[in-house]
Amino acid sequence: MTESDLPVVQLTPGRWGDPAQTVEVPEAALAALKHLGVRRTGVAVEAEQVVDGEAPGALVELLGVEHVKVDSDSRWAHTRGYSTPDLLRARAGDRADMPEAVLFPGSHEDVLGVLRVCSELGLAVVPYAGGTSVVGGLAPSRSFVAMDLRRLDQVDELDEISRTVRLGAGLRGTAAEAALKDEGYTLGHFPQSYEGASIGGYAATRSSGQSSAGYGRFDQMVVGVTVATPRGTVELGRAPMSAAGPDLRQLWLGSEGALGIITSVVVRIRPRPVERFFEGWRFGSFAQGLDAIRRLAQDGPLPTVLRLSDEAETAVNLADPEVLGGASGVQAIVGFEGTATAVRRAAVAEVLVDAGGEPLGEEAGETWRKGRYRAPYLRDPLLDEGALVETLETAGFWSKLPALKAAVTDALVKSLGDQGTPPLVLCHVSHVYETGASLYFTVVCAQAEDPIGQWRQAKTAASTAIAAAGGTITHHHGVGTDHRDAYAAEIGPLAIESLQAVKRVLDPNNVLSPGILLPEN
Ligand SMILES: Cc1cc2nc3c(=O)[nH]c(=O)nc-3n(C[C@H](O)[C@H](O)[C@H](O)COP(=O)(O)OP(=O)(O)OC[C@H]3O[C@@H](n4cnc5c(N)ncnc54)[C@H](O)[C@@H]3O)c2cc1C
Repeated sequence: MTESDLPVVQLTPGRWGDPAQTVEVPEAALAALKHLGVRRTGVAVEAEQVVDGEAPGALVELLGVEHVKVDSDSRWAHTRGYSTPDLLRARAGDRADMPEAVLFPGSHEDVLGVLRVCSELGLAVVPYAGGTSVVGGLAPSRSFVAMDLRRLDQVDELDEISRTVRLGAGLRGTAAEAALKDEGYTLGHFPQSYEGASIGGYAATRSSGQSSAGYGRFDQMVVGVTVATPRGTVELGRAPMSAAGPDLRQLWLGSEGALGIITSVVVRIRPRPVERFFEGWRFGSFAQGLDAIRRLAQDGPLPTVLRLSDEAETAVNLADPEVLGGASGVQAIVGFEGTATAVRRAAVAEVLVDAGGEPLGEEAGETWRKGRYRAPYLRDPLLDEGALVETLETAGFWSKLPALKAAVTDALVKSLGDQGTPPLVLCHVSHVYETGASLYFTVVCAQAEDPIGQWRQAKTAASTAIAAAGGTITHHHGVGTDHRDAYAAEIGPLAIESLQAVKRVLDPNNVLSPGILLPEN
């Protein structure tokens, strides 16, 4: 089974993934959690009842009554995203951040019409693609309507000579892969949220998938964008590269709804791989492994998937330490897709052996491949058990990476330790570049009485450490509301003012996702 065979999953509020695919916490993990002081804290609360919302008549007239939902179930299903605080709020029955209505436009012209009406009425509007935001990207600063883009699901303008295709913003990643498979192509974008996320969300957040070493980040795949704004349409990308001024496509990639609604993108595609091969490698330490993957990133050759777990993550991931041949150390996963993978594989192996790596064989690689979308399913049962589980990520230059990792880990350990809930902090690298890489942290500890406040404190400490150690506040999750202030501090007041000025031109009545990405001015 490959990604193009995975079904489109209907996410439900407050729990990740396909409701039919539950996961139980392994006994060994439950025992380990007890050492962290994790205890069941109570039962989920039923959400308070709410009355139906209201939608302005002009929107109903524009889209038709069947495409404007005001019932509480539809509104609840479009409330916030899937960060751990989002899940905890949903479990606590917190109905704040619900949209007043959910709109389902069916075309670019519909989106333009909605934005025109919303702008006239001063009504805030937030685009909703797959709804998998983990940074508060769907909870603006004031009452709003959600614009669910699922009807914008076209796959057209396939150009087999240039290897590009136009994809609608509301097309789920899974549906895009299934459609491309029929034509013999793949996008190659597989984030861990692949079962839920959509094309527009990938573009609007600069998403990065697990095969980024081979296929690149999503923003590197986009060659054209079509954007609807309250002032009209912007269409960019008449050539793959251009020297005609700054590349304005980049203004909307990562803009998270604040500067317009991306209604479709033209993306680069590649032929479906005829071969796929995944294998594990062992290194004596994270430092040694980091050196090895840096050599691949800088001097090549690059595999399609390249990830390196630190000591803590390796120990947690490997239920059977014999996978490492009984030795200590860390595990790396290396994957190859395409044609003639054996040649690349041999060349990569040569570099890894030279850097001190030991091959662990295909089983380790296949175990990772088969479980790659299962890990997020563990978060809900862990929360049920009274554990606090959350992730955060950053990126930095190679020379700064070890200090960045240490600073973030120390900040999390100190903050959560001071709160009486010492954590386990796991880390891996899964996106590499010639000049640096991302660091992805998973944090597990006991839930305190106020787990949302507990995490906020720890996250603030981690964000402060990231800034001080020269990292970026996010490599691929985006800014949303959670990272808005850190982002403003990272790029500085003049850069923020410039973006706010652009927003004023495109969105004079400030209806596009207010408070998301940019501070309000
Ligand atoms: C379990 C889990 C695993 C994850 N793993 C990864 C991962 O591996 N890699 C990764 O990059 N991310 C990951 N994420 C984060 C998230 O999936 C990504 O940010 C994803 O790109 C969001 O896509 P979406 O379609 O769900 O967008 P949404 O959550 O619907 O929207 C995200 C933001 O973009 C805005 N937006 C949506 N569509 C548009 C549009 N058409 N035009 C303008 N703005 C728009 C929204 O208003 C919101 O602010 C993960 C999330 C979860 C819950």
